[in-house]
Amino acid sequence: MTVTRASAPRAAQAATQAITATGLRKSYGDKAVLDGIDLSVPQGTVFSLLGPNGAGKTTAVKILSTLITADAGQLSVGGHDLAADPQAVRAAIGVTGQFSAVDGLITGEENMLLMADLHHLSKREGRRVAAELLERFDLVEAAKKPAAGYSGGMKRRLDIAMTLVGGPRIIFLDEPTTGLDPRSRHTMWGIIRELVADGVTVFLTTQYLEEADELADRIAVLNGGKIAAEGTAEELKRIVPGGHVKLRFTDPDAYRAAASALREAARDDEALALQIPSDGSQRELRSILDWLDSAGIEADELTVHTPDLDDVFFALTASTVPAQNNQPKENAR
Ligand SMILES: Nc1ncnc2c1ncn2[C@@H]1O[C@H](COP(=O)(O)OP(=O)(O)OP(=O)(O)O)[C@@H](O)[C@H]1O
Repeated sequence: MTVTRASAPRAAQAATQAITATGLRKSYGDKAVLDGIDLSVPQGTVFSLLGPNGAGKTTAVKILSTLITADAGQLSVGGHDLAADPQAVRAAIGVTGQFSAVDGLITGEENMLLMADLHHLSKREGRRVAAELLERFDLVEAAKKPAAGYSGGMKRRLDIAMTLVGGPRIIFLDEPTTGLDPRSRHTMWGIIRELVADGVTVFLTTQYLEEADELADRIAVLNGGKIAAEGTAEELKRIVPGGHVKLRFTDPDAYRAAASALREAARDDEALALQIPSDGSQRELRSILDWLDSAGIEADELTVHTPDLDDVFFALTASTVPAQNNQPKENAR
């Protein structure tokens, strides 16, 4: 199921692609981890690859960042063909993997200077870039302490700062906030937004739907080796049915009157609640409220359920996700 962006502005459609993959395949033994996937990521945008554990997200990142080779596919990163010129791709990208590149035995500053050396920066330039990034990532105070003592959030910030030493225009972030507390996660989101504001392209894998919803311009859901759906968060939410308005009553007479008049509503006689299929739009809400007013019926509570990315994710990856997570979200308005 692919959602196309019918209403995308012409300029966005014509945007230069930072990453493209056509027919990307990778198998381990007889398991097709990536079974012919197509991706394209416009420059200066955030693309999020979502998928359950083992879906192949890290495999995709490893291939696109030249760490492992694909079995088949036309791949281009930063305008360079991956098979023909992996060196040029490596020079254009930064990668922060699930397992930190930070050396805990040396200080944060020393980690940064090591990266500067790897990028062949002069001592002076290396110190300048390290100082600037340590400042930007709020690590100045900790800079002279061994990184082993850093919190998870600090280590992750240092990791990204190290990735940025070479000034990459495309960065791959493989589950950058896994295991971080909510505050550190929000800090990381701010960092990613700043990168994108500077024109950097971010290829992000995550298991947090909220993260993709917050950050990504486009999202692809990887499942069973294929892209199960692709689009903006809003487009993806539209592909799952289930939007509805719920009316709750405390007065049984009001409930019965509403239930007999609203024939399309699903009844919950025990809870005195009615569920009316709705896209949650202002127009539909107004018509429900107008109808209640004109019938002289007062509901005690009105809630709107709009499908969220969780619903999309669970609908698309249903067989691989525990059922207890598959709870609809209700947004009171
Ligand atoms: N080197 C390897 N040899 C054999 N199988 C592998 C290898 N690397 C990955 N796999 C398998 O490929 C599949 C995809 O793994 P991958 O790490 O890409 O998934 P993922 O979506 O990143 O998962 P997670 O969210 O758990 O990190 C898994 O079934 C994994 O066991």
